[in-house]
Amino acid sequence: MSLEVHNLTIDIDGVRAVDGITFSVADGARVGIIGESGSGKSLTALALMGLLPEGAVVTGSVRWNGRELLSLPDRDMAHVRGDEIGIVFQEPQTALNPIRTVGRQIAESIRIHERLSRAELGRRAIAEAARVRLPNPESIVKRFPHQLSGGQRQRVAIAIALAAGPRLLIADEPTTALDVTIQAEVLTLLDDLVSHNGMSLIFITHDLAVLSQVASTGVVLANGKIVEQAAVSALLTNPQSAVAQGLLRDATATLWRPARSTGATDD
Ligand SMILES: Nc1ncnc2c1ncn2[C@@H]1O[C@H](COP(=O)(O)OP(=O)(O)OP(=O)(O)O)[C@@H](O)[C@H]1O
Repeated sequence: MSLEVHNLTIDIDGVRAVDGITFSVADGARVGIIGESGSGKSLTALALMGLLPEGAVVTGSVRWNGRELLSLPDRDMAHVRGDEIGIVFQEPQTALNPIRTVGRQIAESIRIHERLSRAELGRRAIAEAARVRLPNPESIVKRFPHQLSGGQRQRVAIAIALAAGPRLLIADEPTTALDVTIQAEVLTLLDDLVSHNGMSLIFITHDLAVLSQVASTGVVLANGKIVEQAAVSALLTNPQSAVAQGLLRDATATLWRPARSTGATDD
């Protein structure tokens, strides 16, 4: 199950936001897409999922197991999404429906891809909540998103993305909105789930320290172009591009800054 992106170009409102990028994700590989704000990371993720905004014009090729995704009809793409490729966004609040219980939202994600009875769906939703290490899964599935902490909401979003057993997970800045301690917990969870399920991972971030915890290779973007593509270990020790050197400086500064404790916990 491999993904091959070739010469991907995205114009939005007549402006070139992603400019001919080429990279691949082998079966079970963990690739990070890293770059500063506005470098084209999110648009790249959205293009892979067929979720680009109105007005975006995409060219090039995105092949998933040899199948071209860019020309796939919407109905077929909807099957690929979730069934084969899952996505987790930065802000779970926007991904979750505020007026449905989290259990129902997890169940809906399962139901799209599997035919199960109501009772079985309920049991599966609890099992999925437990899998993402939500506390008291039997009772938490009955709650609404606003009754959960930010970290718990992101765990629900991860459960929804993984419920159908995708082979590739695309995580777009999944921990950026979270407190530092909770960020570490969610990263560990993602790392464990990806390993356990033998999935491939595309992890999008502006933070090289975060990237080093989950990915083994990094694609460095600047102004919509790839400026460097290397093992994360090389980006940490011997970055070649000015952009990667800057990202390393930022990451080092973060590591040396005294931790700011907000006293927040994830439960
Ligand atoms: N819906 C949109 N309409 C118009 N321009 C957009 C839209 N989405 C993104 N862009 C532009 O495309 C470029 C790339 O945006 P993108 O969101 O991919 O960057 P990013 O690297 O993910 O940044 P960030 O880290 O801030 O999320 C930016 O210049 C942005 O302003």
